[in-house]
Amino acid sequence: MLKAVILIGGPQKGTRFRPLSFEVPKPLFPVAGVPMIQHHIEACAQVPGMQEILLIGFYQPDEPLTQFLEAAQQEFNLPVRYLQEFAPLGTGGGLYHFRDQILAGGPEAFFVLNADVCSDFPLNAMLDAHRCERHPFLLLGTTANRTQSLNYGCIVENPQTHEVLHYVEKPSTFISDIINCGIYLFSPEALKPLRDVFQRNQQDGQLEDSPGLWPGAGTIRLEQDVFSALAGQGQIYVHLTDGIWSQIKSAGSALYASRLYLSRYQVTHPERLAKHTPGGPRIRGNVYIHPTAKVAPSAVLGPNVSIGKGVTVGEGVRLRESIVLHGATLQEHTCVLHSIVGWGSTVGRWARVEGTPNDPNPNDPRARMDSESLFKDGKLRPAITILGMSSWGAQGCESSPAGEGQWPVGSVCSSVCACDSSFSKVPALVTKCLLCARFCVSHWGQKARGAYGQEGSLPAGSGPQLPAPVCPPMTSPWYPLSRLPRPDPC
Ligand SMILES: Nc1nc2c(ncn2[C@@H]2O[C@H](COP(=O)(O)OP(=O)(O)O[C@H]3O[C@H](CO)[C@@H](O)[C@H](O)[C@@H]3O)[C@@H](O)[C@H]2O)c(=O)[nH]1
Repeated sequence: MLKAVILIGGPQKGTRFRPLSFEVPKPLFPVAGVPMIQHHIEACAQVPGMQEILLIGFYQPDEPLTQFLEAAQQEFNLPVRYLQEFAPLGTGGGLYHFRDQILAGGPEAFFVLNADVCSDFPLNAMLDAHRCERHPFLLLGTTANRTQSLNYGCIVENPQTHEVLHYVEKPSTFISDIINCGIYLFSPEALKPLRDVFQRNQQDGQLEDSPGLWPGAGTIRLEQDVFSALAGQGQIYVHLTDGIWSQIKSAGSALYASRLYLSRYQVTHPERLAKHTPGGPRIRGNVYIHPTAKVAPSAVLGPNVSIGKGVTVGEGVRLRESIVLHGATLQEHTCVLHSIVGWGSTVGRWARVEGTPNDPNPNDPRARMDSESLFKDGKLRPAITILGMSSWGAQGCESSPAGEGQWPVGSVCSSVCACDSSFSKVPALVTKCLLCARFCVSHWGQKARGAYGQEGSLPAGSGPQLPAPVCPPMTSPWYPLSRLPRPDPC
């Protein structure tokens, strides 16, 4: 009998995932049409002997999470339960705290999966490897290039036995190009070292004269406190994979993960991929369309597009490399590329929303997705465009275009903010900026630029003058003032 634990973290984690984590907990963000952790649950449910799946985190159990758990239990016919930590206990503290629940029923082993990874989850292969030797800890490893390896747990293995000889979490200099995927198989004995760390921490805390109450009581860092400490003692082994794997730390990496999962659907879930049908929209490559979405027949979608529940896609819309979330509306002839359109947003007719692809270097087989923060040294990095959830857009916008190829003042309504890289490309009425979490009203591009010469957009130079921007005072301390258009409207 087997179990699985998914570490879902909690609300104060996932800051790189803003603004998308404002509306749903990050583990429920839809990737390739289904919540991020549904991919984990599907993989676990396919392992023979899987008895129960436990989600451990420090989110308050809210409605979306409860609904998700109920739906997952029904779909997979397995108990899927949420165990809430009383405080963030780190990657190992929850495993120790809920050890009785994990070990109830006497599982021979249990998988532990980080929620924020995308993978083909080679769980059966890991199980086979585990059953040969029954070592306490088996880690899934893959390779990264030298620079990017520093962002992960790095593993030095014995190439003959695959024993982990040395483990360093996010080292400052190069250690190894084998990285920890955040996917593990532990035997029940793995909880003993966790107990040792827990007891040591308690003693240290008591020495600090604050018994049981100091911040960090119960916290265990699986990587540093256990893997680093036990490496080289014959207890930790690595199983290498060259299958798909990526972290999902930022919105850009969610788009990349969506692409990986969509391509995997060809094997695992062909029924989830949209097919080209007579009278239906044109489909290019891998596309997911929720059954409740309405897509006009003249729209062209793909590759790598995922359309959420209740989305409306108008005539002549072009969508590529994008995720359109629940309830959004793309009006006629909109062009959306390398972007995530937030819940309930409305993108006005003929608008062009284009982000900058920042995929791993295709010429480097070891390259991984960079998930660094959006700003560095006060400058915006190239990134996909995100239209945050729009409360105005959800109610519809007041666009009244005078005709194809015209941009009358007020014709474009979307939820692009000035702090988004697409500001200079899209003349837009800002409704709510979820990057700086505030409302901006009538924040227009200074001028519709002549950059609309491609698919479904205006001919170069045909944009009209738009009103000067008006914006409430900037309050966010980290708002990159250097990014504001000139003359500075704010
Ligand atoms: N339950 C719970 N989960 C947590 C907590 N803190 C983090 N997590 C969850 O644990 C996972 C790892 O989160 P991070 O602590 O942010 O680590 P990381 O930067 O993602 O690095 C980890 O994953 C990499 C692979 O993606 C590894 O390479 C690295 O070694 C490490 O394990 C995520 O799924 C996160 O939600 C906590 O206090 N409680």
